[in-house]
Amino acid sequence: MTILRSPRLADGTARGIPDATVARLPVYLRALNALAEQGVLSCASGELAEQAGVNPAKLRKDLSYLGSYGTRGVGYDVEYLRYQIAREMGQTQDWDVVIVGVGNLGSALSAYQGFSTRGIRVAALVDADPRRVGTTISDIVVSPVDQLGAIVAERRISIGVIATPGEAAQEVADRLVEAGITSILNFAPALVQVPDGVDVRKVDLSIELQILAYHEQRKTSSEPKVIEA
Ligand SMILES: NC(=O)c1ccc[n+]([C@@H]2O[C@H](COP(=O)([O-])OP(=O)(O)OC[C@H]3O[C@@H](n4cnc5c(N)ncnc54)[C@H](O)[C@@H]3O)[C@@H](O)[C@H]2O)c1
Repeated sequence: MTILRSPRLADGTARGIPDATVARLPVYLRALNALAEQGVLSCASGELAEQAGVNPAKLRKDLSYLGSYGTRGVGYDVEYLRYQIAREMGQTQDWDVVIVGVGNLGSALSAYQGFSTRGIRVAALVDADPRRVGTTISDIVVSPVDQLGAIVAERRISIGVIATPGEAAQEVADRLVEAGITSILNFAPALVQVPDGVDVRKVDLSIELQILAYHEQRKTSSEPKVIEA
């Protein structure tokens, strides 16, 4: 599932980073960015862990996968650790992304400014609706689906976002793979099948909300009941 490259061992072989660690790396990076903005040059693992909202032992273990152990009594060099994490996450280069489906969600994603600071650039927009094709969203002209292959090849895009209705998701995934896309972020409420070598990450906001609703319900049911006299 992960798109990250693994660190190299001394013999040049790769070592995998657990998915849970991979998921926390952006959190550490955000915390380090905040420290850097405050002019902090080095930080103890406890300080960084607090900023990131994890326990220090977990943070030290996570960072050890990157070969970063900090210096006893000094802690981690903020700038170097930022570089190490960014490099591991492929953020030392910009990644062009194509969004397929530019309705409510696709349009909102294409307008989001926050991707650029993380090395992600929305480079192309594609839609099947002839009324949307040719319109401009966030300075990008929406292209028809049959141009997907040419766009991906020309822009050397490797990441695709599915923001179409669920019914179209598999067809779109197939088209993305055929076009040469090797990483897909799927917002549609449908599981898509892809060949080996293609990574898919699924974002389902409804499930996230349902999980929160479940916890809310448990909180409410564990509260002591007031018995009316
Ligand atoms: N809008 C949200 O807040 C939200 C939140 C979570 C998840 N989602 C999911 O994201 C997806 C998009 O939601 P939306 O609200 O933007 O829908 P939308 O109907 O506004 O937009 C969907 C777009 O996909 C295009 N499309 C349909 N079939 C296509 C195909 N085969 N190839 C290319 N383009 C195609 C349509 O023309 C349309 O422009 C849905 O699956 C939805 O469940 C949306």
